[in-house]
Amino acid sequence: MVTTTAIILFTVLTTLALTWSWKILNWLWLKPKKLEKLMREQGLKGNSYRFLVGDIKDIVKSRKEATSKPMNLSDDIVPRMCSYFQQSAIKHGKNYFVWFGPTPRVTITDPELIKDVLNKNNDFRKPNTNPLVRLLANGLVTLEGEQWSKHRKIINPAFHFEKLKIMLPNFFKSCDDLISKWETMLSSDGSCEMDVWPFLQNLASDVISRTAFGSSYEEGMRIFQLQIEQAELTKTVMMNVYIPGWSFLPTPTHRRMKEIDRDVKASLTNMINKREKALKAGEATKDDLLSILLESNHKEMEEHGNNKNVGMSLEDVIEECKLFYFAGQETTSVLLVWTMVLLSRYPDWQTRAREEVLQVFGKEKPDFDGLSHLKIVTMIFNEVLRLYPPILALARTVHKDMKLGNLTLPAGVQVLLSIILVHHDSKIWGDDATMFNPERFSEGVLKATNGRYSFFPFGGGPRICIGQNFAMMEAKIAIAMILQHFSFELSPTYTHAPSTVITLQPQYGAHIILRKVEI
Ligand code: HEM
Repeated sequence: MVTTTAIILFTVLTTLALTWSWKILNWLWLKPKKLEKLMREQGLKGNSYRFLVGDIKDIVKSRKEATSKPMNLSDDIVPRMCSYFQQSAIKHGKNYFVWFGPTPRVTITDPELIKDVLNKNNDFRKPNTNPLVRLLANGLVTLEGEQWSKHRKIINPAFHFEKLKIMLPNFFKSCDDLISKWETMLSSDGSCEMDVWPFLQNLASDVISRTAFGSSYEEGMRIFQLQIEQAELTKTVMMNVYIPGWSFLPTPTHRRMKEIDRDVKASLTNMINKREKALKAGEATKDDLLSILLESNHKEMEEHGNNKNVGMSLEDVIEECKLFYFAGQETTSVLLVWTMVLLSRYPDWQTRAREEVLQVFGKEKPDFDGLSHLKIVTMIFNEVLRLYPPILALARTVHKDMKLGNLTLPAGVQVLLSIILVHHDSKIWGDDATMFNPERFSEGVLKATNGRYSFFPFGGGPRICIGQNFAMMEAKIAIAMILQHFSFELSPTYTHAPSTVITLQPQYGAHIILRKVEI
């Protein structure tokens, strides 16, 4: 009897060990080699697969070298931000792949193919991210299939124009606070030198806190600070090959990331509980994002018995709140900071923008209708988003063999849609592709791109950024109010060093001299 049990146990354990060994061998060697062969048959070129790490070590080294020192004051930032990809294109030609560990990524820079990938969101899906990366941003941005459609449908109304209009007073309040803070910092000659970057980060945090969650920056501060630390840790994790199960190892980084996540969730739960109480007492708005999410949660609770799966669970609501705290802050602040840097360097454009703002609003607060008359400001923002896209690239996984242009991509490869490479491509934008020239957008995006899909700072297709109009409205109000009150130029201490944490940020801040303008 004992012998039979031992034999069964031995057989089960051996089968398990063999199955796992096979899976690991397949994942780390057989599959990458098979994909490599299939890609080479397509005429795609790249380095030979190197066990486990692929090209990651070289990518990290090249990125470290490029960002170890500041660059000259130019907008030709591709050599700094994408040095490895630029070298790969020189070495292998236009159609190349790069190994992110055992997964090959094919870089796509043809606008028509990019459009195709983004429109076929069910075929080209978001890559399975490391669970540690999801601690920073999960929810809508990572969901797929029906879950994604359901969440997108529930959240969409929070960003409709009528809702944005209702949010306007909150945008003003946040921008007004910023202007007042800067005014108190002016010296007797009406000028002040400062790093505007942390102020713009705080502004974007304050705006999303007030508009989406009904609280102010001060209240949401703990969440933002934790999320900023989480973003730094996430960057380290993203630069390593992801090994399934690795996240369970109790390394100091992993432990801290999980601790931050628990803290953020506790703060959000507290905020949700407060809102629930206020809603019950009839004291809270029903128009902001948090209320829309909670209403959906109430529906889910009511319908749960009927198994309708109509709304979001409380877990879902918490994940979405976490995402919006991150997405609402990290991106718009980046757009604003590069706009201030570029307008400092190009005073003629600063003057033109100010003249337009004064012509549309005078000394008054910007109003909703006037925002759509800011033509010069819109041209400037488009040019800033072209040269300094807050998100440099988008990745998608190929789930089944897919045709893409002349290529047949085998299941298991990923495609990398490089926003920055397309935005800086001189074949698309002309010889002045790396120069700041908002004039190119004077007749709109369609004319500037000749109808091609070569300008996509907000992504595209069904998964286009849900906060696009929110971000543009916030940026327009902020820059209009800044221009009404101050003129600005770069400080001699400004150091030009674009770098990525998750988004494209100024590594050493943005030191600027502000001067009060009398209008
Ligand atoms: C200048 C500002 C912004 C830029 C450049 C930007 C850029 C992007 C891009 C490129 C994507 C597509 C990602 C992909 O396809 O993989 C995206 C998605 C998203 N963005 Fe933004 N974003 C900005 C502001 C915002 C704001 C203010 C919010 C929220 C308040 C927001 C929330 C989101 C969400 C939730 C998604 C995921 C949408 C989905 O998958 O259905 N973004 N954003």
